[in-house]
Amino acid sequence: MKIIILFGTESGNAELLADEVAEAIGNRFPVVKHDMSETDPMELSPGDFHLVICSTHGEGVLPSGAVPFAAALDRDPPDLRGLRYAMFGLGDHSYDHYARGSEIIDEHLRAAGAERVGLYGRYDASSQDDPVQLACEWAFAVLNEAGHLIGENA
Ligand SMILES: Cc1cc2nc3c(=O)[nH]c(=O)nc-3n(C[C@H](O)[C@H](O)[C@H](O)COP(=O)(O)O)c2cc1C
Repeated sequence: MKIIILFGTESGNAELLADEVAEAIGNRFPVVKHDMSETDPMELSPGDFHLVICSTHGEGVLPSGAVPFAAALDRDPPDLRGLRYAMFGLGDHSYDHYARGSEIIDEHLRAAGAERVGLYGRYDASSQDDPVQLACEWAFAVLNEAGHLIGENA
C-alpha cells in the first residue's frame, strides 16, 4: 500500500508541509505526493492510504488549488468506499472560519464514502507553533495508529 500525500494550496504552505512530511516518512513507507489541482477524484484508490493537507482562503473557503478537485467530487462523486485518509488543515484563528477549507474537503470525501481515520491535525498560522513539526508529528501519529491497515514497507 502506498501513502499518497494529497495537498490543496493557495500560496504554497500546504505543499511545503507535504514535502516535509514526505521526506520524514519516506524511509518507512512508499510515498507519492499529489497536488489536488492536478488530481481527478476518480483516480483515488482505496488501495492507497491518503494523508490530506489543505489550507483555507478567502472567508473560510477552499484554496484555489483545491477548488476543481472539490467541484469534481461534487459534480460526479466516485465511489470512495474503502478509501481511508487522515486530514490536516492549515488556517489562522484570527479568521472567522478556522481551517474550514480542510473541513470542506473532508465533507466531500466522506460524502463519497471515504473514511477519515486518526487525528484531525491543524496548524494555526497565528500561533507560535512550528508547522513542519506539527505536520510531521501528525503524520507519524496517524500512521502509527493506522499501521495495521497499511503495513510498513508495503
Ligand atoms: C487572504 C487570506 C485569507 C485567509 N482566510 C482564512 C480563513 O478564512 N480561515 C482560516 O483559518 N485561515 C485563513 N487564512 C490563513 C491560511 O489558511 C494560512 O495562511 C495557510 O498557511 C495558507 O496556506 P497555503 O499557502 O497552503 O494556501 C487566510 C490567509 C489569507 C492570506
